[in-house]
Amino acid sequence: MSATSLQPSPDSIDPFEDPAGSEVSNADAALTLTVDRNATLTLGTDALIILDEGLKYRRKPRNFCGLLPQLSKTTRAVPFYNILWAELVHFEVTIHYARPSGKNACRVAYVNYAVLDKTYFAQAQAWVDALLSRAYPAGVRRRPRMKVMINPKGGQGYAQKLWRREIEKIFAAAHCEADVERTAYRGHAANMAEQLDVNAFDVVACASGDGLPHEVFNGLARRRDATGALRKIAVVQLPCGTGNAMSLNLNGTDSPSLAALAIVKGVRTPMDLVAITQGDQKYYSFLSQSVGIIAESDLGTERLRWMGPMRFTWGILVRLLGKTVYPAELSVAIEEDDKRVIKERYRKARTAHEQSGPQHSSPAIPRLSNDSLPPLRYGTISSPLPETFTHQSLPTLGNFYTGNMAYMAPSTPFFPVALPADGCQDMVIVDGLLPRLTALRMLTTVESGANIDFPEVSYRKVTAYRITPRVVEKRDVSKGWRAKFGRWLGGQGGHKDGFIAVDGERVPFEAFQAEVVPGLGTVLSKRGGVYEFEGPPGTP
Ligand SMILES: Nc1ncnc2c1ncn2[C@@H]1O[C@H](COP(=O)(O)OP(=O)(O)OP(=O)(O)O)[C@@H](O)[C@H]1O
Repeated sequence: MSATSLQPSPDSIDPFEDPAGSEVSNADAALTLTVDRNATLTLGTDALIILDEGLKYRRKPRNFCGLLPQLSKTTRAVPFYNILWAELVHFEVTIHYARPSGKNACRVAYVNYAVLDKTYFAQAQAWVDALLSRAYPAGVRRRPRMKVMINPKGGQGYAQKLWRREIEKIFAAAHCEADVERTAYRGHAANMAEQLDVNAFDVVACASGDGLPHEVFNGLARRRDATGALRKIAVVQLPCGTGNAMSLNLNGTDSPSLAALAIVKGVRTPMDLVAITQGDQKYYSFLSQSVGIIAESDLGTERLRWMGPMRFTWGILVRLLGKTVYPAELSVAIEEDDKRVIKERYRKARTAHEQSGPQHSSPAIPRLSNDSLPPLRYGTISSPLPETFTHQSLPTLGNFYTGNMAYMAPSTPFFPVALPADGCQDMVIVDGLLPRLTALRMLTTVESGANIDFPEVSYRKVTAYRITPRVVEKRDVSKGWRAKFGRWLGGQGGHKDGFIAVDGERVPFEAFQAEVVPGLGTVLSKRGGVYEFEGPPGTP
């Protein structure tokens, strides 16, 4: 059984619904704790069941303007996934849990009962322990020690507020230790990660967009004990930025509170990182690299920030309609380029993961080793081109996009068969001279993951590549009404150089080499081993 089937998602199950389907798994009395107010607390199959006559007279959590106390049923179910902590102190059982609040959030609530029978302490303690082990099943570490890094400039500048309002209380209720620090400048998170006392923490949580996790991976990679640190410290995202792909992929949400709950219940998961060498620089990417339309639509549309997230889609549309091309030379180590085989392998990997269940992951944190980073198999951008690479000239390249995760943005699983640690990146190449209508149709299939099936989309699993973008000679693009109109539309306008994006950040427009380093990074995820996107149509 999969982790998710054991742990219903908080937004799909309302703890205050009648617990249909959450019956007591057997009649074992040890599963039920009798408490005061004539109530019982029972460990069901996948939820804690509270039977309490008094609930009838409590207000329902969401009543009309809080004016009409509604009668509710006498039974409630709280999924184990939502249980944050339980304890027995002075014959009082207190259970904190995450209660859905609105459509896309949760907040901390609790119940509290006295154990009346004073000879019953040992049994009550055993019951609380049993509840905690259901709330934190195999593979989930209790009370992780977290270094929280908040980017006050991330997204629309609300990260600090979101931390206070939506996240902090969930971590506190789950008894997590959190050492909080705000980033003061670009690169600060990398410096903090580089100097982190890795023995004192299990997790670095970034209250930010995807920029801070990128920095943290790289800060850890700069250490002498880089490999050990990257394996010991799980890097996670509390989605507070503009781009929150990491959280969408690992936790299936970009809601800060739901992500906080997912992190509390997260399974340690190894994840491939991609070593990038460019000029004399070497750094790591965890999410994506793009040359061409995606990079330009993301980084070259700053003037359109007023549009919000729409500016990206608009940027793509303008370029698609303009049939913009980004010529490049590509050399690549291809692992598989038959889409049918790729999809079949993905399906098998998911099935194997579902069958192995959450037990395959261990909450045990490896002992810190002093190993530095493994050497690169294919050298750097300065090394001779490996003979095993396949060479391709791409004079009319429209989109070059490689990804290590499925979602690149909400509802945009650009790489529908990506896996966290399959030792490969997914590479998409699309020609820039596609008929406009075909290009638009293709764009509309991304949401379902069916873009992989488009004959015009080249989709491969690759282990390394080198790409050399060519600078296209342009007319003087800074003057004239055409240029002005183009800029106003968010088109190429005044950019003389092209764009390359690594994890959404701009890097110099020059050749780079990328190589997958299998399982080098560690993250926490909801399922451990697969991303939250279910796969392209036809994946069971
Ligand atoms: N105090 C700070 N001042 C300015 N920049 C910072 C600060 N702290 C972090 N940064 C930088 O902000 C960048 C973007 O951060 P993040 O990904 O959290 O936000 P975002 O809103 O999703 O990103 P973007 O601005 O790229 O859309 C990161 O590269 C990071 O280095």
